[in-house]
Amino acid sequence: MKKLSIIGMPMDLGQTRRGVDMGPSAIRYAGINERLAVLFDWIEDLGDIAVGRPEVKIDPNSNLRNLELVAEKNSLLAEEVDKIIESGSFPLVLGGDHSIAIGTLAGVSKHYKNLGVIWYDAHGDLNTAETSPSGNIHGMPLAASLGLGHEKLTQIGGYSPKIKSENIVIIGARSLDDGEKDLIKKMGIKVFTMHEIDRLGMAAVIEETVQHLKEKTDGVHLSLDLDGLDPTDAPGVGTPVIGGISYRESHLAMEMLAEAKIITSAEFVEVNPILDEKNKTAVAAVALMGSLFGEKLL
Ligand SMILES: NC(=[NH2+])NCCC[C@H](N)C(=O)O
Ligand SMILES: [Mn+2]
Ligand SMILES: [Mn+2]
Repeated sequence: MKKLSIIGMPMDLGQTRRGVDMGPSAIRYAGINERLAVLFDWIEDLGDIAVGRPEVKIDPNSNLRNLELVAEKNSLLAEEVDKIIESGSFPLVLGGDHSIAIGTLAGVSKHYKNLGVIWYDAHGDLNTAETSPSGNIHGMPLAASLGLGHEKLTQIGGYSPKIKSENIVIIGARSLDDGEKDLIKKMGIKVFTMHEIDRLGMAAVIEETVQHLKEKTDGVHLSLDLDGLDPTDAPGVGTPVIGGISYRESHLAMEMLAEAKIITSAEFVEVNPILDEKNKTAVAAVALMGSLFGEKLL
């Protein structure tokens, strides 16, 4: 039986633009349940993780904004995601800023010896406290999952690392900090920047991605940051970068991933309805989920 469990993570503590905590509500309002129910035998919405409205603070010993809270709330998410997989259901996490990937991956990767990760994003999210220009933890989840950075972030779930550098594919990168570039080179992480997407076309990019991950991984997590898309198609994000992936290219990517049948968990993050135009970004997220889970026109 094909089962789907939706869980919201109304987190905005990994960055400074309020409103991204309303992402899960915006995505639900865009009709996620109706759209996905027909694609599964069984579907449940577990509601939101209790993040609350805690007071914002910067850790005095590092330049990490809201370190304690981000760590604590991500542990809760990790437990929930773990339980969903345990129950034989597909976990779909709704963000929230991208720091929530730390919790999602902590819950998912317990179940896979060789988890693959597709990081669909304008950014690398490979910073640590030392390299981060902002102190925002939403710029660090991929590094933390590789075991790099503050131990409060790397040790969520009680183990580290969650993933291996050779099992990562970044798609859509067009804004990387110097430390991130160094790390990508040092660790040999596979990246399809906008240059490669323009040159090869999205179809070839996904074919290569699937090829790269298929043999050596036993599951693949899709972490889709809506800012991977161009801001004209997804304006409701906190850190937009022009020159991004189009709505059409993104649909093709999701459809090809559905055909390849490799995705075993997913999250859609950084939807900020306060910055959006008539919920366009959440609507795009739901449409892309449809394609990811096998929706077809005919
Ligand atoms: N998930 C995101 N939108 N990340 C944006 C990160 C931006 C920048 N590289 C930073 O570390 O602050
Ligand atoms: Mn991003
Ligand atoms: Mn991101």
